[in-house]
Amino acid sequence: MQWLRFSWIPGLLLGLPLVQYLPWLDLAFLHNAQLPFLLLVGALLLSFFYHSSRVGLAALLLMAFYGATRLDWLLGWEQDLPIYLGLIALNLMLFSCSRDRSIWGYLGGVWLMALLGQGMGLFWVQQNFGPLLQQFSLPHLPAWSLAFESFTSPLPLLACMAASMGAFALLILYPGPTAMGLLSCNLLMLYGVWSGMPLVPLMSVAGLLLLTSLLGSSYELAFRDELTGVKSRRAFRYQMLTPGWHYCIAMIDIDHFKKLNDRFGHQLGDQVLRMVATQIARYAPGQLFRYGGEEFVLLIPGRDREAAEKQLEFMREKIASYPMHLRSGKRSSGNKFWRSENRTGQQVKVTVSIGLAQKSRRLRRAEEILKAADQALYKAKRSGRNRMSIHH
Ligand SMILES: Nc1nc2c(ncn2[C@@H]2O[C@H](COP(=O)(O)OP(=O)(O)OP(=O)(O)O)[C@@H](O)[C@H]2O)c(=O)[nH]1
Repeated sequence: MQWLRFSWIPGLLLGLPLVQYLPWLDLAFLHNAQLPFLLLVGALLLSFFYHSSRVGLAALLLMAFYGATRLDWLLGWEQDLPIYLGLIALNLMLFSCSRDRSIWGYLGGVWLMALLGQGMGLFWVQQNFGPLLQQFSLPHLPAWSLAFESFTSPLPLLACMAASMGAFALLILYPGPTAMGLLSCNLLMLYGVWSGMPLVPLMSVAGLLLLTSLLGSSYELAFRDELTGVKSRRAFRYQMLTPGWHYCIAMIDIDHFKKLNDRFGHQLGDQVLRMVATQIARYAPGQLFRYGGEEFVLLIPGRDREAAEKQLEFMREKIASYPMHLRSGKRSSGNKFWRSENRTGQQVKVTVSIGLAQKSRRLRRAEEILKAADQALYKAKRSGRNRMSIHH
């Protein structure tokens, strides 16, 4: 369910129809014909800095199409708009399939050629046969296709729906702000085909969505730990400026992690870090941050230290009993090295030590409480590990 974290991006899309009912907000600016260019060029330029080929290609495609309509290169594009939007949606979905990289790489070149080929193909069809919708009109279709008469007009709608479903599946497989941004654009195309939304606001909103997905990427880069997906130390630093009135801080450290790394390799070490982060997020209270290395920190709101203690104990036991098994004794690359379900291989025992401190009259400042939690953690380590120690 990691993808839910990025639901604020399509939230923007859903929010727009509501915003238009606010009497003091005039959305007429979305109809300014220059706005899509500004937003899409902005998204394209930023995508270079972020090495986000997916956003770059999407911005380029939308800009090329919008530019072609402004220059009247596409005859009768108003009638053909649903077909173009269906095609754009399918391309956006295909962009989601690839990983982000520089647009100037080999794959970026292939995509650019494919887009150019599509554009030239469409131009050629238009010049030789007229607007696309005419190709679907009955006199041009063979007699047998009359049976499918009713299917010709919903074709763009079906293309957009298929593209949206594909983009959703890809978002679940590879969750991230870019995948969510592309899915939102697909949904926007679907809405455009379904409602007949004019092109200018449609392209403006698409540009906004692409820019928002890049903003989401920059938030992830700044405040998330890439390996475990939990909030980073920087996020913790900012959170500590306004920690709340009553809270506890728990420091959690994996025991003998160096030995684990040395014995089984860093790849297994990374998998252990991910497993521990997942278990803490699932069973422990409060907000979780990766403090650094094999150390995590929890900011637990409220006065009830005993309840926090119970939950932390439960989490510690869950980690200690987590079934991590090696598949074979040999080192190998990739995730095949171990599986938690395969109980035939050697078991890797992972335990954590915890230090807990609460805000009190003597411990008022966030740094003091953090230091106290760290001292408690040190005590837990010294007294044998795989246990919790509380600062009194
Ligand atoms: N695989 C992996 N290892 C890391 C990462 N960050 C830090 N480490 C390793 O974590 C280890 C930390 O070792 P120590 O600080 O000695 O702690 P420890 O072995 O857990 O010992 P105790 O805390 O006393 O139980 C070092 O070997 C680091 O290389 C990471 O992101 N991935």
